[in-house]
Amino acid sequence: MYYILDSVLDMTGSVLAAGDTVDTPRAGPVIEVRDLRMRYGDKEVLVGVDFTAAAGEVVVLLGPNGAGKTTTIEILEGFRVRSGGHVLVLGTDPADGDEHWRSRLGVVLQSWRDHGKWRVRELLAHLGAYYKDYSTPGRARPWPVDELLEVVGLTAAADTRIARLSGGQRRRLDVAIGIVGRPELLFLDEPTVGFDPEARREFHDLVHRLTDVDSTTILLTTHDLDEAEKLADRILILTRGQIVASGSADELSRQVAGESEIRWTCDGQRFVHSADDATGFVRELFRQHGDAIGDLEVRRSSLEETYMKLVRAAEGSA
Ligand SMILES: Nc1ncnc2c1ncn2[C@@H]1O[C@H](COP(=O)(O)OP(=O)(O)OP(=O)(O)O)[C@@H](O)[C@H]1O
Repeated sequence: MYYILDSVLDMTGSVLAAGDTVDTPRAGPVIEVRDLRMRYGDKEVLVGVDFTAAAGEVVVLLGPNGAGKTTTIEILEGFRVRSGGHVLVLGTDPADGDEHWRSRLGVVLQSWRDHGKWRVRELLAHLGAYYKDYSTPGRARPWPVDELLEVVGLTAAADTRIARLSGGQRRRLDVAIGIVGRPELLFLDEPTVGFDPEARREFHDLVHRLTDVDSTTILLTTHDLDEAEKLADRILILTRGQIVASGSADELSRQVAGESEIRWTCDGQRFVHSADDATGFVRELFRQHGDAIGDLEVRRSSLEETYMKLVRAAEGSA
């Protein structure tokens, strides 16, 4: 997902120019989507998407290229007008979202290329100032710059010009810009593309901190299944314009009629077997061989195997 950065600045400026300052505590879901439909010309991209996200939940949207993940996120952000269906984000229809509503959302864009001559601290302080009017007793806005720099791991780069940041630092800056207003709901569209493993791990820690410290609700898309498994409270699989599965990685693997792989040794020999009922199989194994069993391992389908099965089944090619 790419945005023209001028429009981001416009959005930031216009969004935060004025407004009332009371955040409504949320009793219901933070995101509520029912029968969401989207058509580009005569091409139907979303044909009835349904899901909700609760406060503080990390929901990961998975799906093949072109499944409609970015389209869904852009509709929820209020950047795209849907063709049909019911959508509420923080209790408001994004099509009617005002500046105060926008001030409660965070969007991480790909990627902040403007303002190359500005220094990191300077840009964050500048953008953060727009959120001041939206501070509430429960949520002081913006995030104090030094704390924010610390949270995203950019303290050492605080006085570096943006044009001189490495790819990983730039992405952290993107995240910092997305959360400077301490959003209640954060949208992350493929946030770790181009990250090295260390930057990716740091980013995952950051996501956990945001949910722990700030109870931020997060909707994230990724093609990285390890990332989905590490971060998600709930995974949604979108394919052919519909959510075809929803649950934790474990719950999804249970939904797929899959076999577990059991490995063991017995009297110095190695064995491997696949079974639907791993527990029953292992019970029987011990009943027959008792103490002679060693090095027992039971492996459930990986998220990748589960994902592939669910997508293929939905696409009718399983
Ligand atoms: N502005 C547009 N006009 C016409 N078609 C579009 C437009 N934006 C997206 N599409 C089409 O809608 C479908 C869904 O695109 P979208 O970007 O939402 O998918 P995605 O799941 O985010 O894909 P990816 O994983 O590749 O980022 C694709 O077939 C895409 O070509």
